[in-house]
Amino acid sequence: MALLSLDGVTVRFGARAALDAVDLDVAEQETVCVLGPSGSGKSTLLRVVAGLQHADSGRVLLSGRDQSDVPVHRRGVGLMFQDHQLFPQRDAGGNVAFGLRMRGVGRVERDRRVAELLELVGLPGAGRRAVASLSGGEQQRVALARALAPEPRLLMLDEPLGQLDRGLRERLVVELRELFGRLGTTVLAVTHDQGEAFALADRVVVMREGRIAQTGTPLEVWQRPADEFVARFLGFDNVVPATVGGGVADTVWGRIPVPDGSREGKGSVLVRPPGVRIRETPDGLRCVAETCVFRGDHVAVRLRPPRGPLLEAEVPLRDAPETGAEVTVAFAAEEVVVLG
Ligand SMILES: Nc1ncnc2c1ncn2[C@@H]1O[C@H](COP(=O)(O)OP(=O)(O)OP(=O)(O)O)[C@@H](O)[C@H]1O
Repeated sequence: MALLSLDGVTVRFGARAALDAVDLDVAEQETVCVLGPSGSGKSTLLRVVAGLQHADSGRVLLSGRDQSDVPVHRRGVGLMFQDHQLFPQRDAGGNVAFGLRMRGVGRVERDRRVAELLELVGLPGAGRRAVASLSGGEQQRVALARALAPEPRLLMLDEPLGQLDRGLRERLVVELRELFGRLGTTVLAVTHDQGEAFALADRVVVMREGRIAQTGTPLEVWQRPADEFVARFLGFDNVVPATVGGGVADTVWGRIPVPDGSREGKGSVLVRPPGVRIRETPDGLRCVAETCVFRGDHVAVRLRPPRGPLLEAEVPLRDAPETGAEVTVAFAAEEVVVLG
């Protein structure tokens, strides 16, 4: 049985549905990341699960039990918000101890748990440190330890690393994943950062205007975005209208080979940048290399074709053209996705 189930949950603000008949299951020990643009309903989803927001229709179930009459503090869910809201007047240990104190855990046991949790989040011995003396990343860890302290059956994170700089975020996300795996925590996290979601999640849920646009493992969503919205949200810009049939897509960029078994008919296709190959072929698409940006292990090349939108190619360093050069492009079917 799923630990968390949303069954047709709708939340309206005036005429607008912030959540529109959302169905979602989160399994025991699974980490699910909800991803989507601003205003797509991510925070509302967390709030309705926590009991901070009333659902206009549908049900929220935890371990199969309808939560509609269960108040926030009895749901057994932990929440950690973006601005982590530590109590500034308490030291790090006092912050972590808060939930334990509320639950009447005795002092000795409390001190032991606080030390253990601070150790777990990589801040051993930091119990006496004033909140103001901690860096952003350290505060984030204290907030995490505080959320974990009451051993919630479901931990919910809202933009957990939102305010930290990129390097720190990338490090912490790996630590979090490792930590959740070790503890067997069930996690529902919300982020607008796809890199963070893909690094943290067993499964990602992409939201659009209160609905789930796609759900799948990070690899599934990355390899096969369900539609143009998801593809563009993931940062793929090589999307054009197409008519697909007989193993090719007819597009403004010419005929593009598609993988076997692709859906036929009118729609659109995505060509992932590594599938835009710069090579001399007689029937290739002639383009001008407008910009070339060095990206470490490859070069991102923006190409202007004779018609249609710009094309982005990802080419090995040795194949990078000169800016302004005329090149010929061929498409690799394995990097083409026919979108729904
Ligand atoms: N209390 C509220 N009153 C009225 N409208 C609200 C309220 N809370 C959220 N909304 C609206 O519901 C929609 C979804 O908001 P929500 O905060 O869930 O989006 P989000 O995906 O978390 O966005 P962000 O990434 O910007 O935090 C938005 O259109 C928002 O304006």
